[in-house]
Amino acid sequence: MQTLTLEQETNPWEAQAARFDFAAKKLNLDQGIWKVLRYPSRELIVHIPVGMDDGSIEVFTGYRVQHSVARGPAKGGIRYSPDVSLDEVRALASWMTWKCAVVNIPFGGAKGGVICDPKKMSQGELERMTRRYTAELIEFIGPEKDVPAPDMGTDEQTMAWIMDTYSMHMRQTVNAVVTGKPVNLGGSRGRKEATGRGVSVVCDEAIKHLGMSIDGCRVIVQGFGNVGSNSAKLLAQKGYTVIGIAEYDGALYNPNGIDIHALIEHRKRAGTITGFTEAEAVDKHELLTYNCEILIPAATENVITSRNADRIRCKILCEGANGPTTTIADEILADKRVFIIPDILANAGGVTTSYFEWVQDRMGYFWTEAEVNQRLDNIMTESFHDVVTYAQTHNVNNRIAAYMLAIDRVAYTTKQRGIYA
Ligand SMILES: NC(=O)C1=CN([C@@H]2O[C@H](COP(=O)(O)OP(=O)(O)OC[C@H]3O[C@@H](n4cnc5c(N)ncnc54)[C@H](O)[C@@H]3O)[C@@H](O)[C@H]2O)C=CC1
Ligand SMILES: O=C(O)CCC(=O)C(=O)O
Repeated sequence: MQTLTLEQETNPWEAQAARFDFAAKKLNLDQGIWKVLRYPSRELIVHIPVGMDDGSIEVFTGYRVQHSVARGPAKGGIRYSPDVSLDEVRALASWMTWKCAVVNIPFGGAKGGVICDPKKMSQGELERMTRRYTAELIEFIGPEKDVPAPDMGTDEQTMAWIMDTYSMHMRQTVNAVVTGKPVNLGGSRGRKEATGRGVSVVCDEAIKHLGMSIDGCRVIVQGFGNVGSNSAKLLAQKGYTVIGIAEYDGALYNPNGIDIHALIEHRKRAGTITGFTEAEAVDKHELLTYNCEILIPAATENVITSRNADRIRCKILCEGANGPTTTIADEILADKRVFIIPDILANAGGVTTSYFEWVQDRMGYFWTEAEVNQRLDNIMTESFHDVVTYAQTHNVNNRIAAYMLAIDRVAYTTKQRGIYA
């Protein structure tokens, strides 16, 4: 077992790098390519002045990191959060490279972030900040360069502002510059639910693989935002029993199953999951340790660490969030024989449908929701089996298998393109 302080254990960049190094060593990766792929290729820091509603001026710090463009334009979301840091954005950008390679779509990896608290800002302040951040990124992004999308704290409205600002600078409408847009602005049908849909597909495949059944399969979800609420909704529709939901301000438990549709309606009205009377209010940290078949962390990084991993009691850990499990927790969960569906596979449904959105925007021809979903289901199912088969063939766990598969694909393309300018 590694000995790390909690701060070291929970640094997302270190966590990403440790898994990368382990997988690269297993692959016997060429030392030069190792160095090329270990670090992001470009990092931009911007300071964004914004006129606030009260007449004051605030300056926000923003990042955009492009880890790799070897397999295609850089791709990845933008996060608005008070705690976002450069190391976190670096890790998230690298994970995007590996994720796009796991599902074999022609993108590299990027991520952006702005240090702000979107819950405390007005729509006007958010719009002005987003437009100024976009203006600062103008040379960095574009349909053939780097294509942002939503992540924590951002949504389709944020993408609409980015698309509009970029288009103003280009003097023409360029809808393929971002994905996750509203459908009437060139968004793809199915994108909003896509990450949750992908989560539900890999859960289906995992329970088949492990000889389990949907009947009586209890699910706990942490985070009731885009990924968490759509995962819960789609799994409940498929017949899973969602017994617990944890949010930042409280958690709910009902052993007979929570009515997810009713909870979504309650949250729309109340702005929080708390106060929902059809489930018991429980401790948000403890809920993760309740007995269940599937645990889905779908909020943020580092929620399963050396502090709680030995108390986790699920059979399947399906990582809707990026980086929810630390490397030490991985070792503890391996001893407990928890079947992990790693983030770079489990939550790849979002970027896969983003790829479909980018393709549709560039064609100017839009598919039906059924077509989008069928293509997504096929890619997620195939990718699940690619990873599990790789793990069995190379005698590694699913996470390392996913990294190895991805690194191998990116390394191959990097070598093929050559590295000389
Ligand atoms: N939106 C997308 O398409 C994708 C998102 N992801 C990842 O999924 C995770 C969630 O992203 P979204 O759902 O888009 O964000 P979101 O902002 O829509 O929702 C996040 C939810 O988690 C809650 N939350 C935050 N910290 C929490 C904590 N410590 N405990 C419990 N709840 C907490 C928030 O209140 C919010 O409701 C992130 O790790 C993101 O990077 C991954 C792939 C695609
Ligand atoms: O849809 C996308 O392009 C990226 C989604 C994302 O940020 C992620 O998968 O973490």
